[in-house]
Amino acid sequence: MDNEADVFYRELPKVELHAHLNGSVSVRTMEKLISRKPHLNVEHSMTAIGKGQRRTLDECFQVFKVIHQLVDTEEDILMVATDVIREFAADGVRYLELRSTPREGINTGLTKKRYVETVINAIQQCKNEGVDIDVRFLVAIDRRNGTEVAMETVKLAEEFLLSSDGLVVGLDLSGDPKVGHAKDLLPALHKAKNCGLKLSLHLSEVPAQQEESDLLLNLPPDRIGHGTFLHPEVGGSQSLVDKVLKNNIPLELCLTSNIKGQTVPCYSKHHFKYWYQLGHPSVICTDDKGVFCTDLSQEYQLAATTFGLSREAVWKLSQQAIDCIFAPETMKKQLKQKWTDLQHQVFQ
Ligand SMILES: CNc1ncnc2c1ncn2[C@@H]1O[C@H](COP(=O)(O)O)[C@@H](O)[C@H]1O
Ligand SMILES: [Zn+2]
Repeated sequence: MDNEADVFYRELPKVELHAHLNGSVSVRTMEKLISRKPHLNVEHSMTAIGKGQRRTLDECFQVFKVIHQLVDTEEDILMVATDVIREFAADGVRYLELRSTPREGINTGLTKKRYVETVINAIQQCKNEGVDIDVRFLVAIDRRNGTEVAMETVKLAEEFLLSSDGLVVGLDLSGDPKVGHAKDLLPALHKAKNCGLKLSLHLSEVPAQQEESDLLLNLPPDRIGHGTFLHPEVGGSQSLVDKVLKNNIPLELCLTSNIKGQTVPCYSKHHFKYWYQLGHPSVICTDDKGVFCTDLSQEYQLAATTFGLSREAVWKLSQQAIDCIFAPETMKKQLKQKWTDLQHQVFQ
């Protein structure tokens, strides 16, 4: 990791709502994966973007290709998922929504169904071990795979929505934003919504996607990933902003991811400022803590130092994230109680 956050931010109870499983693999886990597959000749520099480094978003997507080669068996997925969950818990995350794109393997016998089952097993294993975190899962659609795969993925997610004891709660739309068009995915997304899956959609992560964002906002989604170019100051439009406000759709904001992926020029220009000033629900998230060498404590600290937030304001930010989770009301209540119980300890 680039730096370590101060004690206050580490002890702050946190909610993480935007974390891609294979983007969240730590250096420690990466070492284990590399030693399992030495023939791939992967070096650490190929799987993470270190301090002060930047890459184009295209280069970031090359990184995921390398990681996917390293994580291609049931055993790998189980290890990666349990490690990632334990790491978030150790960083003070008390509720986590993980997302991942089910993949199948021609040589490994892995199926998409088994992929999802394995992530669910990892969640249950951590629960049984007493790891202090509640975890839910969002099944992800990679937009580059088109209409049919999207529909298949929704069917798979729906199956697990009904059979996973509440662990699968929703659907994510992600992948290289410059590839494919959301209009091809609308039937699948409508179906998902109708069967009760919550929707978190990557939207306006790159410039000049107003038309696509408008289509997606009409669904409307339950949360938005990034939304970097929605507002008029960066080439979006007031009507897009109004749709977000009218439907009160929370934004998942990932500062370091946007800086290192070069869609935002520097921390102080991050759109967190725009939405926070409007008082709109904005949740600080990591996106890919492994690839971008960060953790959620650090992201909270960066937001606080960049935008001059007091400790009380930071506390409120993490507490208000509870209202944006996809798990039902009972979980929100439990988490709110947990926050209240911890408040004294964190501020002492
Ligand atoms: C940097 N901004 C981003 N924008 C869009 N999609 C992203 C992303 N970061 C990650 N992903 C999506 O998550 C996958 C890796 O995790 P999983 O294999 O699904 O667990 C990537 O292949 C991409 O589809
Ligand atoms: Zn993302």
